[in-house]
Amino acid sequence: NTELPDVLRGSYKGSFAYKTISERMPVILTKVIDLFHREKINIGNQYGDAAKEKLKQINGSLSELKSTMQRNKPLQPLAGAAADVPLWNRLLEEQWVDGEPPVWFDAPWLFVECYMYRRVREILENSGELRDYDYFGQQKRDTLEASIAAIELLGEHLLETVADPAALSGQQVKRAFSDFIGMSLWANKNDLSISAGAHVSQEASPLVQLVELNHRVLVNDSEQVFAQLRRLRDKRDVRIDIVMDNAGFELFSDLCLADLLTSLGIAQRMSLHIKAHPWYVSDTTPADVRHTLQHMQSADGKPALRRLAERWQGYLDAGTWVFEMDTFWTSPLPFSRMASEAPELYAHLQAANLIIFKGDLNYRKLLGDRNWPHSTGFCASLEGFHPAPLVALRTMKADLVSGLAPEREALTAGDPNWMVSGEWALIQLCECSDTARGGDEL
Ligand SMILES: O=P(O)(O)OC[C@@]1(O)O[C@H](CO)[C@@H](O)[C@@H]1O
Ligand SMILES: [Mn+2]
Repeated sequence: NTELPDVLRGSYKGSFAYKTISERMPVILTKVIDLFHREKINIGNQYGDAAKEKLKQINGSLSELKSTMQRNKPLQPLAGAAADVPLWNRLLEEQWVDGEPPVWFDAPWLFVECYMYRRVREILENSGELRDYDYFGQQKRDTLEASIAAIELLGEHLLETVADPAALSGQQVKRAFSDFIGMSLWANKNDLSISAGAHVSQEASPLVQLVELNHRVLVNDSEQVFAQLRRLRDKRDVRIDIVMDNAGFELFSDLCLADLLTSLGIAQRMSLHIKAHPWYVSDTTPADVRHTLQHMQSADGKPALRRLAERWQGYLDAGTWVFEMDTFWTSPLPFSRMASEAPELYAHLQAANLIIFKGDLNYRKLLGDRNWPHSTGFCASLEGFHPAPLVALRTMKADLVSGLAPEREALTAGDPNWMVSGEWALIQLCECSDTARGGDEL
């Protein structure tokens, strides 16, 4: 095959990979260590003395992990009985080059960053009493609470929008789709990994932000997506999947988008893919979904949120919406390897009419974390990952991109951090699908 661009690595000094591995990832580990010091008494009260005693060993292991990273030591195999350990260790073997083990600042950035989060999980899952402790839970809950005003604004706007779907003109439906896609997109700025765990929250009105940031969407295929979805309107079993990202305001925005699609009859089913364990600080786990719905139900004085929580719980009870957790999403694999490494998941995605990928890490995995020439076709950069038509909603937080024409990139002139600040965004559609869809393909 033609020479593929290399993957991003920490060995490229000026890269965001280098900055992430040398500065941000150690801070994220340090915050977990500090959390366990701070929470020692509470953990003892809640999980018992044995757990409290374990904290010394846990923090010892976390410090050891951080030290191997900062001294660029070889990556060690994972231990434990978790189902994905064999896969991780096989992939680790793959990283050996000329008999040399992979080290943090030379192995693929995607691999070492995912590996760090999986090692933290390994330390907890092998610790006994604290195996299900969410060491990012406090940070996720804080950002949810701090975003409650924006959440209420968006919730009320959603209820108004879908109050009487039959009364909406085609143009109004199209505008609503574009608005809720845009608000789900920009909610991705709320990300605790890019902030290295520093507090983030949605302060601005999502509706005002949508207008203010519109000119920062470098590629916007949302019209094409909408036009094609309309073609499916006679199908009564349309399934749209969202491969989700961060908890907090982004999770709420994604569920508002899911509600719009469901309430307007654009989709009859939604598969919502979330993470099986804590991941990249703010990524959504089942506990985050439960906590968000509970927060909405108990939001005294916010009837809109209580109403939405009831409706969404109804969708879950009826199976209209299904949250799914495949270990593939917390693997280091680029999506081009899903068909071979996780064929059941790939086949499952093939049954979707559209897959929406949220956020930067998913975008990096779509592109194999390769350093593509920016004007490379978006579909070409997926390297054959075509289970179904897909659209990526991504605020840019890593120095890679595809499908970006030079005249669009020119809009970022004067902003040296345009690739990693989260201030610029993409809505990119790839209509390819490797299954015949009987003429109703996107
Ligand atoms: O996937 P998300 O939540 O949008 O972003 C993930 C992220 O914060 O972590 C990585 C850098 O540490 C980058 O992919 C990106 O900056
Ligand atoms: Mn994330």
